[in-house]
Amino acid sequence: MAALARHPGSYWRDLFDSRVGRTVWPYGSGVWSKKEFVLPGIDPDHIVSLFEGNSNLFWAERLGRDHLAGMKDLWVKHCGISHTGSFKDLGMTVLVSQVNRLRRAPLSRPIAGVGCASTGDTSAALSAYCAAAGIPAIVFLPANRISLEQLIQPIANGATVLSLDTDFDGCMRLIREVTAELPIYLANSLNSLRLEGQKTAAIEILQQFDWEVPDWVIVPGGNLGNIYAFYKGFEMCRVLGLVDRLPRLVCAQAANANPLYRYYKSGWTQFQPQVAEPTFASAIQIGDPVSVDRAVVALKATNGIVAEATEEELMNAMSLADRTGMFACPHTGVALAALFKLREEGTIGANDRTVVVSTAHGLKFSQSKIDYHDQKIEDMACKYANPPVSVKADFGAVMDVLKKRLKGKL
Ligand SMILES: Cc1ncc(COP(=O)(O)O)c(C=O)c1O
Ligand SMILES: N[C@@H](CCOP(=O)(O)O)C(=O)O
Repeated sequence: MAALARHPGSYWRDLFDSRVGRTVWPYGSGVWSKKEFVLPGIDPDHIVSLFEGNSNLFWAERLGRDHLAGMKDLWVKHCGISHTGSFKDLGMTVLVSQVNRLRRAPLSRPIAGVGCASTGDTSAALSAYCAAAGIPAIVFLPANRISLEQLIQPIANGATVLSLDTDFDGCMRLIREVTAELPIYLANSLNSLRLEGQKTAAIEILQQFDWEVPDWVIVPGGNLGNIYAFYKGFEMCRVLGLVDRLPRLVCAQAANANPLYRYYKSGWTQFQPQVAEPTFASAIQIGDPVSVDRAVVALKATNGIVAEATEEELMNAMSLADRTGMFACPHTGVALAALFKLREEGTIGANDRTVVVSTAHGLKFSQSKIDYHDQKIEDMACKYANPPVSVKADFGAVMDVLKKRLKGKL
């Protein structure tokens, strides 16, 4: 930080702005365009990048105006529109680049492979980046608890995939034991290299607002590395003078996997790990998050809030967002449901500039959407379900359906 502080904030803003849209290696990546803030010493030849970052900051105009009592300044940061379909790419490019550097001469460290426990997104990112670099990847997955789309990603990328009869927290305990024994490098967000990459999403948001700070940023939380990464990105920009304040952070959890929410509600007095229940937001079905202490630092420093969402709330929020042009994942649904609550109780105002972080691509979780639109979910009204209409291939039958649907609009 002392070395970076030799330049004023305006220097960094101008440098980062000058790299937007460039193809000069490695600056075309949203992560590596901030190389000096991420991993300054690495040789560009060692970088393993799949041109991650630079994700869309979507103006959720209709969702805000029509469904959130006239919110005009609502934005969704689409971190899931990325190479492997989640924000994990932002951190994995940094971690795998560093491993690549360590394995190559002159350092030539004997790293046999890189391993992680995963609810499906970390494993996909790790496998893709390792495959691109020719490094063995080992992934520990909780059997039958991740989506089919997520499962096929490491399989296709040639990783060693262990499907274990435990939950994510069990996989996490095992990978920590295994990496303590074998020369396998741990790729979960315990490893701060991951967070160095993930923090660039925060810097990117500031840049996309022409270096103006939003009032609120809402992040879905599971293992809790990402909420800290966002804080770190914003705080770094504040300390180095790129901006003058921090946004307030909201960490949103599924009610079925809410250890941080409970901790927050206890006034930060008692953290109790739990056995997380199944949730449609399956990538955050985590009961014993490894970065809980970092999350508390982030929330305390930003006057932050922790919110929770039931299964029905998160699925409705996701589906309503889809109705306004998105294709959100259930985790984004958790963050959106938190927004609905905070807006309803007046904590977030109509004019507050608010960013909801979308963490994965909706296509990775299509089964949850199919179940919702089929109205097949027990005890859920699925109020925004839009099932297809089966119609006879006959002009009259088709016209009848359309006239009914477009009643009053024809
Ligand atoms: C899609 C998705 N959203 C949110 C999260 C939560 O991120 P974190 O574990 O850093 O809290 C994860 C992973 O846990 C995820 O895969
Ligand atoms: N959702 C994550 C859970 C592990 O989180 P990590 O950030 O510590 O790797 C996943 O996709 O595996």
